[in-house]
Formats: sequence, C-alpha cells, structure tokens
Amino acid sequence: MALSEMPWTLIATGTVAITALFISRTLAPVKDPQEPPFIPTSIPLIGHLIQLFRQGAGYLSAIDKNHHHGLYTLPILTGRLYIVNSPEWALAMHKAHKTLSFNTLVVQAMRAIFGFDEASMQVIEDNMNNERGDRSGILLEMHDMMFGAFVQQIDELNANFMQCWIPHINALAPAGKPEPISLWYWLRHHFSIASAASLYGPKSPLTLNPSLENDFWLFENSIGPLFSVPYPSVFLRKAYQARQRLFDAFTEYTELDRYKLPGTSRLIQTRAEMTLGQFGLTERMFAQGELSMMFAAVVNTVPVTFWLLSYILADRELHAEVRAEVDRCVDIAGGESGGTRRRCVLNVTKLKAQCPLFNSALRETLRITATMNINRLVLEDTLLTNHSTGETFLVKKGSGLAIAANVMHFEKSIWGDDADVFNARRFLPTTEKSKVDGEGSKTADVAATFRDAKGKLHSGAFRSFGGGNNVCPGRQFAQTEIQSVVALFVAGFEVDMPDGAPYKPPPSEGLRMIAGVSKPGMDVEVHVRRRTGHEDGEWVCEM
Ligand code: HEM
Repeated sequence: MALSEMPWTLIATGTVAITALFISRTLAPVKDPQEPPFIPTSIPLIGHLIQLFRQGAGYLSAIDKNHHHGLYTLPILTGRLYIVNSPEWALAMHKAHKTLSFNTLVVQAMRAIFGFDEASMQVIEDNMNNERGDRSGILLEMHDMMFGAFVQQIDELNANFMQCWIPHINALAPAGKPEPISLWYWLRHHFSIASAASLYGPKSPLTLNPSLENDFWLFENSIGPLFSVPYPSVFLRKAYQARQRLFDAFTEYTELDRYKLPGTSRLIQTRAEMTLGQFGLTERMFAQGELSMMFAAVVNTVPVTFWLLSYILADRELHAEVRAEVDRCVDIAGGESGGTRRRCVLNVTKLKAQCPLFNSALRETLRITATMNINRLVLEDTLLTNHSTGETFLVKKGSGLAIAANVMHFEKSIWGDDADVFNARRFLPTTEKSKVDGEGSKTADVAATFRDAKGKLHSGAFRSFGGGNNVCPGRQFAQTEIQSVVALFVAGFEVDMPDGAPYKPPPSEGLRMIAGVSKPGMDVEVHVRRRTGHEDGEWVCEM
C-alpha cells in the first residue's frame, strides 16, 4: 500500500508513537543496575507527574498496592524521584543526611515562597550544606541555635502559649449558656493567634491585626502552586495579596523593634539578632523569612489539635476515659460561694506524664493525620543500605527523594490488621512503658519509637516529626499546645451537634503532595456548653 493510500489516523498514531518512543529513549532516565526499581508509566516522561498532580500523595498509596517496594524510583521528565516506603529505608535515608539535603529545599522555598531577594539568597546559600565543614552560615547556625533553644527555653514557650490561650477558654460559653461555634474555624483562629503571640510576643502581627490569621491560611493553602505557577501576582492573586499583607505586617513588626518587647520569646529575639546583626539581612527579608517559622509553628499543630479533639468527641467511651485521666490532672480551688469563680488548675506536666491513653490517642492522631512527605535533594551519588535486608541501592545526584509517610503509617505489618482505622490504644505499649521506666514521672518523647502490643520496637516507622538530623525541634512545644487545648475542652465543656446529637467529625480534605497535616474538608457547627459542676470554673494552666 502506497503512503498516500494509508489512513491518516494510522499515520498520525504511528508518528505520535514513534516520537514518544524517541523522546522516552533519548530523554527519559535510564536505570542504573544499582538503582531502586523503576515504576513504569504508560505516558513517558510525564505520566507520574500527572498522577502526582491529580492524586497528590494518594498516588503513592496507589502505587504501593501494585508494586510493594521499600524503595523505588519514579522516572519524571529527565530526572528521578525516589520514594521511601519502609522504616528501614527511612532510617538509611536519615543516616545519609550529609548528601541528602534538607537545606537545598529550604533555600528553594525561601526564594519561591518567602520572596527572598538575591542578596539574601547569597547569604543563606553560603555553606548551606556544610561545604566548609565548620557548621558556619545562617542556616546551620540557626538550626543549631533552635535545637538548643527548644529544649532550654521550653518552659518559657509553654508558659507564653498557655497565657495567650486561657482567655479564650474562660470566655467560652460563659455563665453556663451554650455557645454555637464553627469548631475548625474557632480553633484555627484562636490557636494561630495564640501560637504566634507565644513566639512573637504581645505585639505579634496577628494579635494586632487578627484578619491576618485568615491571610495566613489563604497563603498556606497555595504553597504548592506558589512553587510552580509563574506570575503568582496574576494567577494566584488572592494568595499573593494575602502573602503581601503578611510580609508588610511582619516588616512593620521588625522595623518598630516589637520583637524586643518583654513577653517575646527569646527564640525569636535570637533569630532576629542573628539574622539582622550577625548575618546583615534587611528588616524586610528577616520579616519575610519569619513567615517560614510561622509555617513550621502553626500549619501542623492546629489541624492535629482539631483531629485529636474530633476523635475523642466522636467516641463516648474514649471521651469518658480520657476525661477521667485529665480530671486527675486538675485541682479545683475555692471560690464556690461569695460570687468568686472557682479556680480549676490544669497541670500540663501531669497531662504529658500521667495520661497514657490521652498520649496514645495523640500519637495515633499523628500517625493518621501527620503523614507529610519528607523530601530531600540528592547532592551526590549515594549508596543507601537497608540494615535489615542487607540490600544496597544507589540514589543519583540531582534527584529528589521522599519518605511516603502516608504509605508507611498504614502498613499492616507494622501497625497491625486495623492499621486503616483510628485506635486510640495503639500506642499504649509505648506510652505505658515510658511511664514504668520513668516511675510515673515522665513520658516518652512524643516522636519516640513505636512499640507494638507484643513489645516489639519499630524504629523508623513513626515519622510524623521526621527523624535524624532534622527531626522536628518544636515537637515538645507542639505537644504542650495540642494537649492543653484538647484537655481544657474535655475537662471543662460538653460539645454536641446543634440538634443535640453526638458529635460527628467532618471528612478530611485529603492529601496534597506539598502540604502539612490535612485539614477538615468542611467546618463543623457545634454547641459548646460548660460541663455540669464547672459552670463557673475559671481555668488556669500550670506546668
Ligand atoms: C503537630 C505539630 C508538628 C508536626 C507534625 C511537625 C512536623 C515536622 C517535621 C516532619 C519536620 C521535619 C521535616 C523534614 O525532615 O523534612 C519538622 C521540622 C521542623 N519543625 Fe516541626 N512539626 C510540628 C510542630 C512544630 C512547632 C510547633 C514548631 C515551632 C514552634 C516546629 C518547628 C520546626 C522547625 C524549625 C523544623 C525544621 C528543623 C530543621 O531545621 O532541621 N514544628 N517538623
């Protein structure tokens, strides 16, 4: 048959197929025999990318159903994204922190998301991956400072938060009257402002202008697109403008030296002294950079608090048991007669140390909801070894690498057959063991290794706070915030649906690829009233 006689559709299909084959042969990455297995895709170069855009991190769960590898490769465009799916490979990844860089991604975010100018970029890129081997430079010195500060200054941070939070609790449903609230919005609003104030002091930008709280979450919601969409001022106008208002407010805060006021955390004062004094960034750039600190401090803590409270409220039996534990941490003092309100003193140290079920429920909430992917950039060709199986794989320079916590946190061989559902008691062996070890006076690190019902430890499996060199330094502070907020609701209030029906949690918004803990997909309207016997209670927190 002559070419002119062939049907055009056949010719077109053939041409597309040959071109696709040519492109995929010449441009697509070729697997090195030492690399982790490649996951095929029907659309060369962009197939995985399309699915990641469409399904977010859920795509990694879908892949795991068909290709159950502990470590594998997604060829994307001309590069590779390695996915870590097992605790053993997660440990191997964290061990190789010298060549699997966290800071290179931080630097990219500072440019794309926090709008750093060229001069500031030069400062933060200097020795960012410890090229000089002396841990000098703003990123490494800031990292080291913060890891010390979050331990040494934890009491100050905790006290600041409780002082900022308690007024909202004491103003809620006063004089025994029920108060309707949108639970997610109420928590998000007051918690974000209190959290910002505990770091940035009494003149925190969000305290002076509470509408910035909404701007903050609008900005947060667009963090993925801000990385990739060109001309954000045009195509992401609302988020861009919200970010601009936040930049301006934090700049004013810095220019007016508000970080020097009493009540501001020493952590933020030191960040300001280092950034402005030692490293010479402008006030504007310091201010924009602080939005990254706000992100770390708020975007995960607020939804985890919401979900923990939701899980407890939705289960009457669990609610009663947690309430009994929390009640043992409350002292009620005086004032019953004569018009003075009774002081209800919540001891937050006891909450952490003497409430194994409450602590187990917190970790279980984190397991289910805090499954953010932990990303790294490969700086040099690196061999990773799985010490359980003895396997070694090569990960190549210039590639991305991510722990799929959303897969690992639901792996039945680790968490048991009920891994897909919330089980408040799952972490009891972890929280109770620490109580025994500490003779009842201390509880395990909230990021501690998961211990199953048979007592077996699963190192590397619980990744809500990351691990290794970049494990979350703010986790103890986060634990105080989350547990004190939830405990006050549990001990002091009843929360029901407006028609009096038991609380029903809303669905989750689902998982994005670049995001914090997933938020509720919709708000939930509830009626809050004071618990019988606590109608006139005035709440106070102590450590
Ligand atoms: C439930 C609440 C929180 C969760 C689930 C969480 C989770 C994480 C995770 C997974 C990482 C490691 C990221 C990586 O390795 O790629 C991290 C790092 C970090 N977190 Fe948190 N975090 C929480 C609360 C906080 C709070 C309250 C603060 C501060 C007030 C904070 C400050 C930080 C900082 C500064 C880093 C970067 C550490 C570094 O430079 O290596 N986090 N967090």
